[in-house]
Amino acid sequence: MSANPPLLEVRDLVVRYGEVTAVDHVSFTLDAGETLALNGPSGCGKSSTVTAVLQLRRPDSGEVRFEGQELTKLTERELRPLRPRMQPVFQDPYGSLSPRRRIRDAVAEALRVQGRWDATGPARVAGLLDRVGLAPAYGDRFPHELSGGQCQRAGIARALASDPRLLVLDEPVSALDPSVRAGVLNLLADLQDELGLAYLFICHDRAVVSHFADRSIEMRSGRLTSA
Ligand SMILES: Nc1ncnc2c1ncn2[C@@H]1O[C@H](COP(=O)(O)OP(=O)(O)OP(=O)(O)O)[C@@H](O)[C@H]1O
Repeated sequence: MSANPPLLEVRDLVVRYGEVTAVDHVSFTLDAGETLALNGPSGCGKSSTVTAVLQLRRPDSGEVRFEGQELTKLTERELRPLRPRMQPVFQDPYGSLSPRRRIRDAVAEALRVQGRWDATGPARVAGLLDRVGLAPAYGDRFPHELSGGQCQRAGIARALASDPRLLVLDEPVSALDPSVRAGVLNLLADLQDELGLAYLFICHDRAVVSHFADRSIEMRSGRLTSA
């Protein structure tokens, strides 16, 4: 256990869809700079858990404490400044970027949305693309003009533009060709070392989990089987 309070503390989280209890009193913590894998069979409640952690869908009950603030009690307006600090990266790299926006503009938009766009903006965008291994020319392309791996790198660059503390990675490499998975995972590992990011990482692949995660928890039918 670290001496510092956890970056993220989830306690007794419950998510229901009508009669279905998708997340049933789930509790876990995540420290700054740590990778926690969340795994379990299809339909066990992983996506519902992370969606509720991100407050994209408010949980029915329970607490989500992030950087010391209890998110479930906050209004949408109060959440707004915190949202950039916890960024999702989704499985489908193409689905998470607008098909009509060039990569450079997608990353720039993330800076703009947070009022962080100024004269240094173009250089920051170029720096972010470079940081994820995309040469400047890729900034001019649209998502469909990139490979899956390049597109996932662009999504990571956009997430980094928000200066996050936590990335919620929902199967970030499972849609990618096996030959490019290692490259994206290595990038994520390097970024974590460099920036102290925490990762909440949904993954089905046990080999990837054991290589990439510091700890893992397992869900079955909405409940944790280990913590
Ligand atoms: N919007 C929804 N409306 C109704 N039921 C839902 C909804 N989203 C998920 N569910 C149900 O909640 C349960 C948990 O689903 P969830 O998508 O969180 O699981 P998962 O572990 O992420 O699955 P997968 O690995 O297939 O993505 C399932 O029974 C699912 O059918």
